[in-house]
Order: sequence, then C-alpha cells, then structure tokens
Amino acid sequence: MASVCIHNLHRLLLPLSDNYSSLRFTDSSILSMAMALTSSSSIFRCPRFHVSPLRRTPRSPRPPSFFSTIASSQTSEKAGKGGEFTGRVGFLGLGIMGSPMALNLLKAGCDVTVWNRTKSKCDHLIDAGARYEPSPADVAASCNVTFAMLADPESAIDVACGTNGAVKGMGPGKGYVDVSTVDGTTSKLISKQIKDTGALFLEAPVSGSKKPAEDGQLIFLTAGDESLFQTVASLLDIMGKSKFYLGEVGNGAAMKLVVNMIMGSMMASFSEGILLSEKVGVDPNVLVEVVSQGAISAPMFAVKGPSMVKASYPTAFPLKHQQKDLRLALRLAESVSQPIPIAAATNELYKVAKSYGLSDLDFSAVIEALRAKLKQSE
Ligand SMILES: NC(=O)C1=CN([C@@H]2O[C@H](COP(=O)(O)OP(=O)(O)OC[C@H]3O[C@@H](n4cnc5c(N)ncnc54)[C@H](OP(=O)(O)O)[C@@H]3O)[C@@H](O)[C@H]2O)C=CC1
Ligand SMILES: O=CCCC(=O)O
Repeated sequence: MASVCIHNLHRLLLPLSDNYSSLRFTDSSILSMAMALTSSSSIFRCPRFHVSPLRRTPRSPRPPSFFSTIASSQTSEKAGKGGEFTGRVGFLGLGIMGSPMALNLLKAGCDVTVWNRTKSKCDHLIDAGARYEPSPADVAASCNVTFAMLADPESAIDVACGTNGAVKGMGPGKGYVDVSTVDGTTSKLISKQIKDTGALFLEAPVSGSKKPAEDGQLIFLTAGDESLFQTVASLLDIMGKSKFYLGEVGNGAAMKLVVNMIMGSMMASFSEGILLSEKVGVDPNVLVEVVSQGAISAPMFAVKGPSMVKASYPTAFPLKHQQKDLRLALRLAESVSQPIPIAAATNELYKVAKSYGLSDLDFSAVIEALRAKLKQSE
C-alpha cells in the first residue's frame, strides 16, 4: 500500500511542484506524506475530533433547499413570524452573508438593529425597517441578542473586543452569537470577554453560501452556552434549515473548518478535471453533466461547473475567505499533529490564485490559477 501511495502522491504533487515556484514537493516530502497517510490508520478509524453532545435539530416541514430541484412554495412559514424570540436583535457585519441574514430576520418580523463598518451597506436594511446604531457597543447595549458576521478572526475580534466593540455594550441577560468563520482560539477569546460581562456566548458558523443565506437555508454549527442556543433557536430557524449543537466553544469552529477544508480541495480537484478535459479535447460541459450523474455528484459542482467552463466567477464565497479557511484548517490539524497533505497543497494553490488578484472573485476562480500556469507551460 505504501508504494502505491507514494507513486500516486508523486504523480499528484510533482507536476504542481514543477508548475509553481511556491510549491516545492521533494521526493522526501512526498515520502513523508505517504508514510503519514499509510502509517496513520487513524484516518480510517474514528476521528479524534469529538463533537459530543451532538444534537441536530432540523426544522419541519422544510422549504426547498438551494440546490433542491423540487419546486415548492413552502417558504410562507417564514413570513410574518418573529418566532418565539420577542426581544431586540442586533446584527454586526452586513457583507455577502450578513446582509441577507439580517434581511430575513426583518422580513420575519423581528426588531433588528444593524451596524456595518461601511455604513452605506446598512441603507437597504434601514429602508426595510431596521434600526441603526453607530457602533458595535451601541448595538449590543440596545439589543437582547447580537449576531456578528465578520470576515475573519481579526475583524471578529476587533468588532467584539476592540474600542467601541460589542463587549462594551454586553452584560447579564444579553447574548452574543458569532456566526463568522473563525478558528477555535479566536472564538474562545471572544467568548471569554463576552462572558466576563455576565452575558452568554454562542459560536454559530454557517454552512451554505449567498443563495442559502437569501433563502433562509443555512446550516448552523453552534457551540457554547446551551441556554443561548435555546433562546435563539427560533432566530436560527428563520435564517437556516438546520442547526447542530456541538458542545463546548471551539467545536463549531472546528466542524466548520473541516467542512471548508474538504470543500476547498474538492473545488481544486474539480478545476484540474475541467482543464484536463479541455486539454485532451473532451467537452468540459459534458464532464460537468457526467459528474452530476455519478457517485461524485455534488451540488457545488452542478451549480459552479457551468459558469467555470465559461470562465465566469460571480462572487458567492470570496476566494480570499476560502484560503483563510484552509489556512485555519492547517493550523487546526497542526494543533493535533495530523498531516493533511492534500489540504496543504490546496492551500498553496489558493495562495497562488490570490497572488493573481483573484481574492474577491468566487472561490471557483481558483481554476484560473491553474489555467495561467497551464498557458505558461505551453
Ligand atoms: N460568502 C459565503 O459563501 C460564506 C461566508 N462565510 C463566512 O462568513 C464570514 C463573512 O463572509 P462574507 O459575508 O462572504 O464576507 P464579506 O467579505 O462579504 O463581508 C465581510 C464583512 O466583514 C466586515 N469587516 C471586514 N473587516 C472588518 C474590520 N476590520 N472591522 C469591521 N468589519 C470588518 C465587512 O465590512 P465592510 O462592509 O465595511 O467591508 C463586511 O461586513 C466570513 O468569515 C466567511 O468565511 C461562511 C459561509 C459562507
Ligand atoms: O464558508 C463558505 C461555505 C460555502 C458553502 O457552504 O457553500
């Protein structure tokens, strides 16, 4: 098995090494990856990552999901309801995800107060009935529960703990729900500062992109104060289709990073496949169709594939955020001494894509990094 593994890794990684100056895979590094893969039977055993107690609480009946092909109009259950939560809801961070999430709360009848670093992004929500406060501290002070959807660990910490950060407005009886994708260390830091005020904390990163956010079809990966999870359950149900409670703070972040690590590698592999099919004269549109009918079918391939073939990358999940998540997943793996060679190579590819100025395009634009190198080699 070891020799097969070494051979395959060799074939996989050496071309990358040849094509990218930033990718340096030597025979010895490939050997150590292969040894890690073959000697670590834990890859095939139960993972060391425990998410106990785990509870998944899907809503019923479910409106159609983003990728569902079932036509249905069951979305009316969201309309006109603030759920069981009757307090004031704050929302910090109104980017691609935060904006539709806050809008869905408003549409459901919630009393929502918004803040965003770039104030103009609040305007359409204010028009839709939201209140506005000039700082995260003011939002937290005027609301019972405050959600935050920020770009990365640095901005999540700054908005929560910085000057005029949410912590300054928190206190007993309040709750802070961070739905940004960050690492566990960041989440624990924010949790501690929030809880030191007497307030409760829940991390709740989401699976699902722009369209699921618009459709209220996100998947929440929550951890932290279970009583806050119960308090905001009806709000999560407005914004999402299911929610998982995963125990202590850090488990939600870890789950999210593992999911996005897999997603980033899948997208990189899919990109290579599209380019190889083009190169050998096989219609990549047909490839997308074939993939969609087989065992490796995934909604992501079906949704992104056709536009990737047309070299169109309308941003749903910015490439810079995917690279951030790979970076954080590598750190997570490092913290438990687990080799993740595929994710490591994938991260290098996304870094190359960023260096080509693709950061703000959809993460499917990673194919352009491969395409550019292909052209250089021709
Ligand atoms: N897009 C997607 O498909 C998904 C994204 N996520 C995660 O959700 C989070 C948000 O993603 P998304 O909405 O796409 O990202 P965007 O880049 O569209 O929005 C980022 C938000 O963070 C704010 N922000 C950035 N830096 C700072 C700072 N230093 N101080 C204050 N505010 C700051 C931005 O404010 P401003 O408007 O002023 O720039 C904006 O509100 C990320 O962690 C991402 O990984 C999770 C699931 C899916
Ligand atoms: O973090 C981004 C996730 C995007 C998705 O789940 O489609």
